[in-house]
Amino acid sequence: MSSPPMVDGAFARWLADRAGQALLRLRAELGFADPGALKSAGDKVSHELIRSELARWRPGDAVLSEEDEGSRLAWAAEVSSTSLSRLTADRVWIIDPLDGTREFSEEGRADWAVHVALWARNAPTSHGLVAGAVGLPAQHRVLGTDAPPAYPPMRAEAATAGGAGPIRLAASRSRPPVFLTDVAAEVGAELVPMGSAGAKIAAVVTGEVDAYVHAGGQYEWDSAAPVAVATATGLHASRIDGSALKYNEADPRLPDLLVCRKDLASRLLAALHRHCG
Ligand SMILES: Nc1ncnc2c1ncn2[C@@H]1O[C@H](COP(=O)(O)O)[C@@H](OP(=O)(O)O)[C@H]1O
Ligand SMILES: [Mg+2]
Repeated sequence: MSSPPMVDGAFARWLADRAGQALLRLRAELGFADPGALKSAGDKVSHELIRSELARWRPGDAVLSEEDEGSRLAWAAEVSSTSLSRLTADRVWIIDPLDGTREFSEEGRADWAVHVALWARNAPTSHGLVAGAVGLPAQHRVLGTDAPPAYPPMRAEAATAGGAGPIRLAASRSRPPVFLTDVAAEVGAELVPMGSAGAKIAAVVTGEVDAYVHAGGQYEWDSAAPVAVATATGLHASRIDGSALKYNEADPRLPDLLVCRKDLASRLLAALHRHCG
């Protein structure tokens, strides 16, 4: 096998693509009769593939993966300092081997993703992410910071009808924030239920929707790679109170976020402030 790309962004794309191909093969092999077994196998196959490629090709870097044992612990408080390697490392890969696990196990759905992001201590950005790729295997595409997609065009109906039409607001199909219908009503938005944080942020990146709002719980790996791509594209990404998203924190919980076109950010943040502030 030839070596993967040396440059981190292209390497992240390569890795997300390989894991995505393995997940597509697994779906074809196992079928959908036992969704629980398919979910567990998907998490495991992708995690092990990514872990072993990182160990082989980036052995000096630390890794934070959703599927690592103890990944959800607030490390500084709950475990001994021997487990803190990522907190002193200069480079940390933040991985969600299979985001939208539920949708992965449902036949016909394409809203699931593989997330590969790289956080660096000396990054010039507030979120610290210097490379990332979001594999969307069932959509036959990988979005990456190595070749960030162009800023999303205004939707066709806005250009032809002379008006913007309702804002299309993506939200979790299984756990949408409780306040979201109020926020949507205030800004005249239409809710678009979808699985996977990666698939929803990818939909903002490509202009299929205008924004994604989440609250109520999530972890760094759910958003790191897609946020790296969204910000490389020039989109707005922040917590729902407008503050910066931070990665490789001692506590990996990152419960809420807003990703949207820049022109919508202040309007959406104001509405979010009124309904959940
Ligand atoms: N309230 C919550 N608490 C913890 N994680 C949540 C959450 N709501 C959503 N998530 C996680 O965010 C990802 C996207 O969720 P959704 O598809 O509902 O939008 C999923 O990741 P995984 O599929 O990797 O577990 C899901 O587990
Ligand atoms: Mg996830």
